[in-house]
Amino acid sequence: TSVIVLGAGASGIFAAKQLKAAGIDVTILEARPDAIGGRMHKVEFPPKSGRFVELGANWIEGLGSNITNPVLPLVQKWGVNFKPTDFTNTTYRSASGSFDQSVFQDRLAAFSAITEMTSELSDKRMAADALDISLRAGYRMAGWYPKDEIDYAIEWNTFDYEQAETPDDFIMDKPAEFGCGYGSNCLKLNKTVSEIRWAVGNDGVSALDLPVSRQSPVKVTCKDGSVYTADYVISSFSLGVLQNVDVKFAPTLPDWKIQSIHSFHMAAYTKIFISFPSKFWTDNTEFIWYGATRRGEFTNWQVFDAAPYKEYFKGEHVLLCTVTDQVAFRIERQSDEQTKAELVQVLKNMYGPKVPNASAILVPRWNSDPLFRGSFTNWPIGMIKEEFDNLVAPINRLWFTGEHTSLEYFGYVHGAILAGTKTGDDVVKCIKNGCPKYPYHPVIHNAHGTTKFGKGERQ
Ligand SMILES: Cc1cc2nc3c(=O)[nH]c(=O)nc-3n(C[C@H](O)[C@H](O)[C@H](O)COP(=O)(O)OP(=O)(O)OC[C@H]3O[C@@H](n4cnc5c(N)ncnc54)[C@H](O)[C@@H]3O)c2cc1C
Repeated sequence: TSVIVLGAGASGIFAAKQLKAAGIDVTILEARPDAIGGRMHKVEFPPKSGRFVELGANWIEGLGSNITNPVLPLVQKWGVNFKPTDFTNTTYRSASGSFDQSVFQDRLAAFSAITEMTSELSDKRMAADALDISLRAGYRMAGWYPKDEIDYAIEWNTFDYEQAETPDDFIMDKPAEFGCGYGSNCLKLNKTVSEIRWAVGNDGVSALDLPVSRQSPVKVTCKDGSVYTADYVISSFSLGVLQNVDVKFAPTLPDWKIQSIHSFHMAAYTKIFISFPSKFWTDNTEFIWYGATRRGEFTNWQVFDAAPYKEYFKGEHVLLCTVTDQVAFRIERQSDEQTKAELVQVLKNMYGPKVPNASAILVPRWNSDPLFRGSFTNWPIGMIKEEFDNLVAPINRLWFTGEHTSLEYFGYVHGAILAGTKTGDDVVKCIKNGCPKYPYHPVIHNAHGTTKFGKGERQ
């Protein structure tokens, strides 16, 4: 029995690892010509400096909690150098330059108390199995009414900076968080999949209703014309890729699957790296928070020649500015020169007119890249478990994995690793002992019976 795994990101690699360990013939098809790792991707910056920055994932989350993040043993095994981030080591600067840091610290403490209250409220609501509400509603119920740039900077840096969406669009009752040489010949790089024929009967007709045993193998076609067949296929493509038309599924996926794919959010999170010929900023904190006049426009700056990256970036003057959501989309659409000019202007607002011109800028475009179409998944407000079941459920010989298929840790590398491991294990069971049952729901019924309004019935 053979299995094709589509994509060599964290989830695809871990699914393949389980299959290979069980003695199953597995092939991974990956579009990139020279790299595995998907949304974990390093690039040299500044150019020709011998230093590397991570365009995608760079944090191992929740190391202080009592659950082990599966990334940690890997990092330890391979001796990867990593440093803790101190998110409180920050300076606040307003659009007109410096700011009284004690006022900033007081406001930050007030917001910490609000998030504490919101979290208690969320615990109570989850215990009562209450229908979720937006985090914005939760903040207001806890007494948070942001009134000026400093409040918005605190809110953005505490929330949007992690989740890439605003509290208005985000659920208050988020599922669990962590406390807060793959060998070779079965990995095929430079293989951009264009079509997946996943249900074909022996006579060539659609076999949606046939038992798996009476179907032909799955057929995967790549852009270079090569064709691969196997008994099973596991898609590890991102939710963003599934939401677009870069890959064709033949026959078309069933309506319940399509609906679930389009019902979840693919967030936009963009890390802009910018380097300067000299250091002009006077703050020595790890972060600088900017009191932007337009919410989220250049609110968070991470300083690479401050601790803990100081040694690695010695002699370089690099800042990392993160943007999310609509600002990230806007930045992707415009030229890097325009973005550079906008960032330099904000730095001049903070540090005066002597800010030099930037020597280099690096703007990743995760949202328009056809291999990703976004950064990571979030659950929209009002989402229900049945829709998630439909997102994950395999159909005949076609299986789905990826960070978006992790119920507890979607959006993260550890979510991708745990999801890939589970999918790999389940396909092994399917081949060796009979397929595990995955629930799915052809129609998700309205539980409250209130949405079918006729004319004049709204009152
Ligand atoms: C900017 C950014 C910051 C992040 N920060 C963090 C963080 O700090 N910590 C954390 O835990 N997580 C973070 N994440 C999320 C994390 O990177 C992802 O959740 C995780 O890497 C997803 O892994 P995956 O295997 O599900 O998908 P992917 O990594 O997307 O893997 C899918 C693979 O499929 C390939 N592919 C796509 N289309 C095709 C095709 N047509 N043919 C062949 N191959 C194809 C892709 O090239 C890719 O290799 C971040 C993500 C981004 C973008």
